[in-house]
Amino acid sequence: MSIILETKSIKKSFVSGQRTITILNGLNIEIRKGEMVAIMGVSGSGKSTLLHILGLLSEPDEGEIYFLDSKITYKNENKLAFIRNRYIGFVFQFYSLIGELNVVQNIMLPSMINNKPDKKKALELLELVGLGTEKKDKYPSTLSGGELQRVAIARALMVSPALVIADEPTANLDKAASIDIVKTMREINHSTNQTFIIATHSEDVANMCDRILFLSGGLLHEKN
Ligand SMILES: Nc1ncnc2c1ncn2[C@@H]1O[C@H](COP(=O)(O)OP(=O)(O)OP(=O)(O)O)[C@@H](O)[C@H]1O
Repeated sequence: MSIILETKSIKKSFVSGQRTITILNGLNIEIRKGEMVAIMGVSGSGKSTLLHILGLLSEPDEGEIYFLDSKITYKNENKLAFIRNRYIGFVFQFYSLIGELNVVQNIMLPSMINNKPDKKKALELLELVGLGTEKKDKYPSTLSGGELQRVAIARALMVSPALVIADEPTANLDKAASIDIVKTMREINHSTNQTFIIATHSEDVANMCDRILFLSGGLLHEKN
């Protein structure tokens, strides 16, 4: 299987008062095309920091990143934004939907940013994530957490990204809803071959993935 995303010795530190805290300390990761990988680790181990770097939202202090066979450079923000908008979908813990837009408008948003509004695709995605089109005109404040996250997943899939990065997507859901959401992601992963990286504290969620990587001491350790 080909590699879609690779890091070589990435480092990231934050300055806190007088101290410098190293969060990622020469971390290597190889993600194969079409796999679904869980990243686990205790609170503060750096999962979100790592996902931000893997999603090209922030730059490591040192090290290299290769995505879709190209080395990422950080000098040209427009090019970086293009790669992100075109190839990477994001799902966050707090859904990050826009309250003033209805469900279908929220899902369509990435296609509008790319100047190609596509309502038909948004409605297809709504079905794909298991919500059904009867919810299409509803506003986020009227939906449950599980429904909100399904809308957020549909929005992440709007540009048919090669990679979906999900940062604790089930942290606000109960166990049954969490498993349902990740089952849906898994079905999409199997049917579309899109690659998923999911940070999670949940063993149930992690066990539904192809591989589990543990982040500790600034490095990743594979669970066999
Ligand atoms: N912009 C920042 N400036 C300073 N410190 C930061 C910054 N971002 C993260 N940190 C610190 O880096 C460490 C790792 O944070 P991160 O959010 O990546 O961990 P996490 O594993 O995702 O945690 P959680 O499971 O609680 O979400 C924490 O100690 C955090 O306070």
